[in-house]
Amino acid sequence: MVSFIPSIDLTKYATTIQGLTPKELSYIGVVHAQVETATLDSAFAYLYETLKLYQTYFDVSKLDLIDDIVSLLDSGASKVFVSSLQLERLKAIENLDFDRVVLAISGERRDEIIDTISGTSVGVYFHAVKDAEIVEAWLKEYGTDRPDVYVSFAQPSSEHLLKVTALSAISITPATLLTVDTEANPTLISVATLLLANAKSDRPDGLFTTLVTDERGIALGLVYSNAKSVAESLRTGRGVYCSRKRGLWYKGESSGDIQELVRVELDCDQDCLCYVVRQKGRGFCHLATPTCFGAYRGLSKLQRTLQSRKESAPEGSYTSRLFNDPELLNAKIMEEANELCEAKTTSEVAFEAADVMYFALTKCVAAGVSLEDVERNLDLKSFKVKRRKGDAKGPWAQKLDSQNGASQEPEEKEILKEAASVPKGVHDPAGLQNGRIQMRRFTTATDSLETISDVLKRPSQRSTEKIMGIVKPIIENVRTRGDVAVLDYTHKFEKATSLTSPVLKAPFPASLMRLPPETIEAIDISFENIRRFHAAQKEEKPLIVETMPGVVCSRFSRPIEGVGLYVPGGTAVLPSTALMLGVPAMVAGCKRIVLASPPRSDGSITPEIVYAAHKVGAESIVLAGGAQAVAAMAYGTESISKVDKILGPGNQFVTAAKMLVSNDTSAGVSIDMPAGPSEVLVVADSTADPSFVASDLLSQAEHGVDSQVILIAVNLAEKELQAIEDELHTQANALPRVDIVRGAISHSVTLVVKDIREAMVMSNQYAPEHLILQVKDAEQVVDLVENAGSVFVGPWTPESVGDYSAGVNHSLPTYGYAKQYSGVNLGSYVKHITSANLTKEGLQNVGPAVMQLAKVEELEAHRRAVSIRLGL
Ligand SMILES: NC(=O)c1ccc[n+]([C@@H]2O[C@H](COP(=O)([O-])OP(=O)(O)OC[C@H]3O[C@@H](n4cnc5c(N)ncnc54)[C@H](O)[C@@H]3O)[C@@H](O)[C@H]2O)c1
Ligand SMILES: N[C@H](CO)Cc1c[nH]c[nH+]1
Ligand SMILES: [Zn+2]
Repeated sequence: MVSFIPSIDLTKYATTIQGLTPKELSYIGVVHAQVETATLDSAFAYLYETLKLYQTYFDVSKLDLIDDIVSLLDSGASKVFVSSLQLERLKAIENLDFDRVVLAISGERRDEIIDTISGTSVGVYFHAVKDAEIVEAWLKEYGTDRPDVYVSFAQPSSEHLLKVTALSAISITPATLLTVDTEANPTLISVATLLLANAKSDRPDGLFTTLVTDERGIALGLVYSNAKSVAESLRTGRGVYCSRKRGLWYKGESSGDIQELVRVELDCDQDCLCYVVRQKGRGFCHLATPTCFGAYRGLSKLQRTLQSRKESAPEGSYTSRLFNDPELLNAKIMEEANELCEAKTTSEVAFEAADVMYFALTKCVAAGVSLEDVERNLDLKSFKVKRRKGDAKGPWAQKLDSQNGASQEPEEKEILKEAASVPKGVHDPAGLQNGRIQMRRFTTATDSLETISDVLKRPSQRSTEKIMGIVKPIIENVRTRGDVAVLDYTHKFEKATSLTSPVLKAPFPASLMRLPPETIEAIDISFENIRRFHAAQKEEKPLIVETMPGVVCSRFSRPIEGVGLYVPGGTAVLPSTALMLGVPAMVAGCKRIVLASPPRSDGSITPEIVYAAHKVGAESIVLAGGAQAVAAMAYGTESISKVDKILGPGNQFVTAAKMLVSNDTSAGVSIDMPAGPSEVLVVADSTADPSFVASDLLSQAEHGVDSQVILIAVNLAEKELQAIEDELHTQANALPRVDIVRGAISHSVTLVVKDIREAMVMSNQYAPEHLILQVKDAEQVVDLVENAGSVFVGPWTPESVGDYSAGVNHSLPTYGYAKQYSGVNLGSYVKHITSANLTKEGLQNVGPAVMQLAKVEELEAHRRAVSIRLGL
């Protein structure tokens, strides 16, 4: 427990001309420093050099980038002192331990404190305070049960420092004003006095019970101290205590078993000291054992033995062989690690783990690394904010193949778990049957209709209520707080913490769409095919019908003025979706095209999407995803322009947000359709090539764990079914997204039917997003299609041509909505207006019917609008 922290100037600490030297600072174990952009490099260097010595508290309130603050924390800074704006930004960062954050606030603005930090473990730092009374008043007002309170004074004095220490606040004082040798520096403040300012002995003789430990925290013995011995210890950098019989006691003075001082600490209630020391000679105890409780045990003992063997190992001893033969040592580490992996019982695990540790420590000692170094590394790793996924790598990753879903992200795992609970048949939830990636098989001839309709259900989605509960506040926040809220969510969900504007406006700089020529060519080809197919959907002239002589009705279309196009970017970046949504908007003549897509963690948008946006003439790209992007386009913000219709697929958060904003009449926005997790249904007969069929199923299975793929096998024999299953297993295992595929396959099925008619009844009932016909006379089978988003006909039409380049649209209804919705097409971007145009003769012809119906409805003004004209 510290009561004061020396503060250093990062650019000068090593050359301090007065005050504490770096070594003396290390006895206190904590250092504070102000970091500015200009001293950022020094801060990292300082951390690197001093990690072994002290905890470092950095005042970063003047830094511009949140990323720099996170990097400092990641590099081992113990705490950061931040501004309230920075604190708000840091709240978006996952895994951040707020015990490591302190809000820096000037004394006058203390009223803001409670609001900003309530409900958090964030500490408070009053800087440049004039006198201790301000702190006292604040503590009285808000109570003393807050986490740490830090104070620095505009003009620090011994009196001020002792006063805040008495208030249990921690003072931050320039190291140049402190000394461990008051005799030599009478004008400076004594470290020993500050250290013991709040200490109170619980002994009648006034001495402090003092625990002495090594750097690993192993107790060496118990002694006593007083103010003088502490001051002497700090001055000499040695273990100096107060013997109850002999007074001041310089440990090892006569025996030579001296101690180097590492750190002095007080316990939680400040009545006991702890000295961390490096013991020299035979040991701490007068009996010449390392500790007063006997010899070292366990890892410490092993380390001592190995260190002494390294210095003088008996010729021919095994340890000496290990030190001299690094390859043997490496082989032993691997052998023992393998045995540990295979150990099952508790005693086997303990036995094998001990072997691993023995060889690992031998390697450390050989390399001059101590257990203390290893433990410091462990502590440092626990500081990491940006955690690695922790997946196995290289050959170890392949070993994980049999442990399905092991590398799945938590969210995918959750979906997988839910998905696993849906279908009833006997199957492995991870998409495996007998260790193979394989869909479950059902047959209409033997399985009941109930079973079949059950297994054809889409994977369960998280409850709409739960999703709505998450999405509603996001929409409300964006509606009321605009850009700030959009940015907050982008920092949170996309981790794009450096992003400062939520929108990228056209013209887009060429530097943001630099692409290899082959990608440009592919985009250009796809663009042109999509453009052609959608341009052909244009209604060239208005529809005109003369319903009665002189009564002419017509219908014409006009583009929707502003459209917002959502391009998903969660599990995969989909520039093709930017084309599928943007090209028809351009062809329809929409005046304002706004694209939205989640940015990458560095705040940028994938250049393919920027290029697509440029090609379709988009006015801007909203750098946000999920519900926040939808809300921003529906209501508009300071920098994002409001649109009239939102189109595009997305996950459940996106779909829920689209539904919510379209139901809000004040938003005045419509949407295209519910387009969720991708799906495909393949109808295959014995003419189909098993490898083609498997590849089509997998192409949609790889979209996400919540995708579903269905094979309707038309009268296939066991051998033919197996050929497809073999292909699916082999091809799936070769895919980079095999983990996702496993998830999707776990709720995917093969349904064996007797003929093509039955196949199409099943397919129409399922209403797939994509329907692939790999059957004889496929073109004629199209006549039997009643419900589907898009159909792919014959062996040479993989679904992926529709996803990218054929010209058809890939933004299609899923979840069975193909029964009532069309996929995105030119009509999605226009509205139809009708008009009526009558001559006098026409009114004479139709007028009587109008007047009679108005009379029936008792709407006299309606009737008169006709009678006045006709003079009746
Ligand atoms: N039907 C179609 O035409 C079609 C076309 C392309 C893609 N898709 C589907 O679109 C979907 C795209 O989903 P995606 O996740 O990859 O990308 P996405 O862009 O739809 O979703 C990512 C966003 O979800 C939000 N989000 C994530 N977790 C959240 C949480 N816990 N709380 C609140 N918001 C959260 C974040 O804002 C993030 O930006 C896939 O299912 C894919 O199959 C469908
Ligand atoms: N198959 C998806 C629609 O369900 C679209 C897509 C984009 N990229 C690849 N595929
Ligand atoms: Zn696809």
